[in-house]
Amino acid sequence: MSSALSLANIRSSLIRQEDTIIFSFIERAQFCRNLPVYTPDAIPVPGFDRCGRRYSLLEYVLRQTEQLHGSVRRYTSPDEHAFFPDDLPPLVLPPITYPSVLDPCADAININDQIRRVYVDDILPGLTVPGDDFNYGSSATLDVPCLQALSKRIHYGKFVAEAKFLAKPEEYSALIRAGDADGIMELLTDKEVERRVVERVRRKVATFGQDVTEHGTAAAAGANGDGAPRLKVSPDLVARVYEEIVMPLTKEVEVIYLLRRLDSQQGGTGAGSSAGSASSSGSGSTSPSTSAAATAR
Ligand SMILES: O=C(O)C(=O)C[C@]1(C(=O)O)C=C[C@@H](O)C=C1
Repeated sequence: MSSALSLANIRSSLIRQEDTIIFSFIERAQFCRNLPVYTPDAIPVPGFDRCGRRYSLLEYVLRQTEQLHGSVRRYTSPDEHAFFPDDLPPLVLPPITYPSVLDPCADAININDQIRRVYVDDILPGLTVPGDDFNYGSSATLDVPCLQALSKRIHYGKFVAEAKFLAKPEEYSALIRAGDADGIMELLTDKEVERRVVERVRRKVATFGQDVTEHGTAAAAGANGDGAPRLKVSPDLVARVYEEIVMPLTKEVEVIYLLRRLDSQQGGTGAGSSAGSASSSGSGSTSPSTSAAATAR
């Protein structure tokens, strides 16, 4: 078995990705909510009224970013998923062939539309101060790394799922053949690991979010300025984002993948050919290029 599929290696990549997510949240939190950035047509953007559909500034910046990153192979890596997978540019670098570690069903799983929706509707309102400071370009460009980091973390569920399948092939295969999504969800869930993730994330935000000065850390101002450090983002908020959004969506990717895991064997004995809200990612079913799992390969 490839070390890219060791659950310990995959979990250490998930732990490192927490830092990326938290720092990208801290950066975005400098600016107000800036609702026009997310409202189609509120800010006119070039070339974005194709097919009668109107686009927001965020969609414009995201798509333009993917045009550049896609040209240097970002989305040929199996741990990266484009938000506009049908619109990717030609490569300017020769393609890389990664050793195959995922089942081919992985290629068609991409829940980025859902990730973008929950980011805008459920994460941003807690992360940012309400209102408008007119820093629209800064907000949108800082949303991009937040979305990319969330997308990578959540789609890592494919690697987790493959590792779990290989550890218990008979148990998973029986549930897959029965089309038992709830049973698969129960088998892959580890409540103790989830509790540790939430607590670690809370501590990381409380540490990384401090204002460090040459004398120590800046204390919170105001009536209850009781010496507690001033924080750039609320640890409880990010802990809740992990508990209620990041881990449930990671598990959703795991279930979608597992339901399809047997489709390629003997003409499709699995039950998942039409499961989930997936569309083509074009990412390839190979091992990740930039993760701890990949470096340990
Ligand atoms: O580490 C695992 O076993 C995973 O499946 C990943 C993860 C997570 O998203 O962090 C998801 C489900 C488990 O219940 C625990 C953690």
